[in-house]
Amino acid sequence: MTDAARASAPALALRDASLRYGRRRLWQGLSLQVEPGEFVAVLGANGSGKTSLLRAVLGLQRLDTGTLMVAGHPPQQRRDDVGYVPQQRHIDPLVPLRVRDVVGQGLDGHRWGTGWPRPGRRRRIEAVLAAVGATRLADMPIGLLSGGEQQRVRIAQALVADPKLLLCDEPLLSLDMRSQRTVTALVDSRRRTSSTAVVFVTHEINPVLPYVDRVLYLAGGQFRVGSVDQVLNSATLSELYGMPIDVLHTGGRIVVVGLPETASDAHHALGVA
Ligand SMILES: Nc1ncnc2c1ncn2[C@@H]1O[C@H](COP(=O)(O)OP(=O)(O)OP(=O)(O)O)[C@@H](O)[C@H]1O
Repeated sequence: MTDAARASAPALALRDASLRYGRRRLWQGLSLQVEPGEFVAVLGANGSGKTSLLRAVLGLQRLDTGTLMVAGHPPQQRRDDVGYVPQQRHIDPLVPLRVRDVVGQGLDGHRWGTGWPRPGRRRRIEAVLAAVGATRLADMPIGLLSGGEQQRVRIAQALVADPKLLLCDEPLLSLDMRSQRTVTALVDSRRRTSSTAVVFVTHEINPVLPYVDRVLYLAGGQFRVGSVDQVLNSATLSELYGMPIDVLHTGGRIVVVGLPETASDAHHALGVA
């Protein structure tokens, strides 16, 4: 691919991709192109392979078949092109890292600090902390922050290297509604101002409903991609799970009734080994 072609390449391109662990197939035939600035929500039962998809995009998990390119490159080559907000983990209050140090790790996680002279590094960290509204937290120990504040810091860490693609793995878990709104608005604002593409794994579509361009739904080794209305409807989900699922629209929210708890329930429903 030429440099010009790479410059106009999609933020993420998966073609005919499949992933399996041993005999267990998570998904197959997955083709998905995510354009700069696009917001794609990834939904599906526990164990359907959402986090594994993010791991593949990060270059940490090899595909079984198919191809995967990030901004025109194989994922292992240009890790700065991808920002990653991992699933929430409890941070011990005694962890001796300040917020600004945690954010700085987003600049040197892959290169151990090379290429970032001190003043430029400091400026970048200050700018991204301001962008996520966390300037006043900069010198606090990370472990003393609330869950919502820690999540802002994780987003700042993911954005500090100015990635072309932002991967978020259930960043709203255990946040109250106000923090959920803050986090989703932050992510949305970034993709609007910087054309950062967003792949956002979530169990709950409603908090991201105002922002989502397309949905990728994984279930029972299969998938559907399309607009919210094309994917989150009774006919599509019933077909995907092989059992009756009701999708109700009420008060501007979407309620899905009858979902199996886990991907293996969905496998049984579909008769998949
Ligand atoms: N390295 C691995 N080796 C074998 N099996 C794995 C590995 N990583 C994940 N799995 C299994 O693959 C399945 C999919 O895991 P994954 O974490 O991608 O699902 P998920 O959709 O993100 O689930 P959740 O919604 O619970 O976070 C799970 O059953 C998990 O146990």
